[in-house]
Amino acid sequence: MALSCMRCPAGAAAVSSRRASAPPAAAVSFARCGFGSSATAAVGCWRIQAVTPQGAKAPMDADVKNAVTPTTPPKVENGSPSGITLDEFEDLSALSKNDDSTVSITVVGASGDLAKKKIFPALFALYYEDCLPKMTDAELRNMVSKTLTCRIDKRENCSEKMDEFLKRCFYHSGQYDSEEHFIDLDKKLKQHEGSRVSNRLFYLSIPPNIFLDVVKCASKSASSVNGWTRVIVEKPFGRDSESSAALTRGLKQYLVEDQIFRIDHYLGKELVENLSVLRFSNLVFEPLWSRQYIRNVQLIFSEDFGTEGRGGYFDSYGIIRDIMQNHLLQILALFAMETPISLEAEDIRNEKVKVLRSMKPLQLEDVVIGQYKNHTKGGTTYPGYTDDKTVPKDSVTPTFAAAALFINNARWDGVPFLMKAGKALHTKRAEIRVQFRHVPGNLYKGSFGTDLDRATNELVIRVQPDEAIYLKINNKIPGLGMRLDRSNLNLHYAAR
Ligand SMILES: NC(=O)C1=CN([C@@H]2O[C@H](COP(=O)(O)OP(=O)(O)OC[C@H]3O[C@@H](n4cnc5c(N)ncnc54)[C@H](OP(=O)(O)O)[C@@H]3O)[C@@H](O)[C@H]2O)C=CC1
Ligand SMILES: O=C1O[C@H](COP(=O)(O)O)[C@@H](O)[C@H](O)[C@H]1O
Repeated sequence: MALSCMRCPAGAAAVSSRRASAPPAAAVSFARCGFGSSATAAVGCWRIQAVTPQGAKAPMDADVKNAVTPTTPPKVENGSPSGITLDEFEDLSALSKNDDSTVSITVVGASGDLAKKKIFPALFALYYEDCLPKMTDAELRNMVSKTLTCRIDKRENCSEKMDEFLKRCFYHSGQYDSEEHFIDLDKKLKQHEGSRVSNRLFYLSIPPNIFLDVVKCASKSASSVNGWTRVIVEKPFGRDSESSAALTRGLKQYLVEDQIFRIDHYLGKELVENLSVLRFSNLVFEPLWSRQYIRNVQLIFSEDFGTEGRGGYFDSYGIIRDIMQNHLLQILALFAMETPISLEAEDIRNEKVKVLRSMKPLQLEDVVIGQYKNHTKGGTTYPGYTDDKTVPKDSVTPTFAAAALFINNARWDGVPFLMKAGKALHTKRAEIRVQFRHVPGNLYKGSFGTDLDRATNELVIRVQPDEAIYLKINNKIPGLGMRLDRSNLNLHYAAR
């Protein structure tokens, strides 16, 4: 078993203009022989959803023997094997039983924000649960160790596990567009794989404009010869419809759909997963879920930090492409869709597509955009967007956007879906706020007059931080007299 990392040479982390001509490779690759524990344990640690492979064979898979190819995306949920389909379960079982095969995970973009915040911690969670195999070698430890936390609550021996995990990491230097460097990676992986079946996963934790360079090199020079080769692609998938189609065409020069796993990590968030459960397994919500009772729906994303050196990626995309078009739109589609005929990925996807197709094209007058400036608070000065060294001084890329979207169908006609997303705002949070219509002829109107907040019931689904679902209701203050107050029916996850 092996775990390896590639990263670009010191000093390669520079501005985007330099990279455009000679993109450096920074990758981390993880190799292993079979899942060390049972498939059930294996599914107990990942939270990857909305990973959608479809289609037929293509070059990277052409000579695959003994390949294990799933028919549906490998959706793996935390602590619950029930979140995966039978096919997926069998796929994982096959892997876990096959001690003669290896899986190498190459994280391309190892020094990046996503790699540090999500991928290494997630891989460590996987490793902690014995879902990653044993292997040796380590050069990546210092950097990776800073990204790891014992986020699997109340478990023992976390630091020991962390040390073991780090020992299974190593770096490999190279350029993103150099087949030669991927040949070197291939050699390194082969050393770890030995004579076993090799399965290889490339996690593209890099800006989309360099996906194709990497996929080309990986496909030609580092794909598995006797197992499967798969690629995880992060959002955004291009800048617009045309570039998205071009990206897909480009990827398909080297991969078949079955090998491409597109990911939106918001679909793995606990409360986003819970949206459908809330709606479709409780009688009390679904009857209210329409224009008849809902006045507006707000989808809010805010971060209390700016780009912090991520300008290389962010400045080419902006907040609309970074957050709204994917994370918030996915939530909107799940929120607004009709009941799917089953919980199969395809059936849910079909309902989401109907919502998107019913949407009114966005009008310019329904959009506000902005960019954060520097400011001082409590004696500390915070930089503006263009103060970030990785951002061009004259950038007009939006870091904040708000938009009113409308779905022209029978359920939602006239209900504004208000999306708001921004970086470097006063708070870090992601929420869905459902504001209901006023009670017609409210007998208690005298108690709250024109106070809209009190006249409106609101259901809040707080995705993060501090997950909660609460419903704001008017309530009689206990005791003599008839005075009302505003209370929350609160499902606070931390208190469960
Ligand atoms: N950050 C996050 O929390 C999330 C990010 N994503 C997605 O992941 C992808 C990467 O995002 P993130 O990690 O934040 O981005 P970063 O800006 O941190 O970039 C990741 C790595 O890519 C390389 N890189 C960055 N800019 C360029 C460039 N212009 N040309 C060539 N290489 C470059 C760098 O590697 P090196 O210097 O080693 O070459 C960098 O470390 C994006 O598609 C993003 O949408 C998805 C979900 C969450
Ligand atoms: O996709 C992205 O998401 C992160 C926010 O993710 P979260 O899980 O921490 O809420 C965001 O910072 C980044 O810009 C974006 O690319």
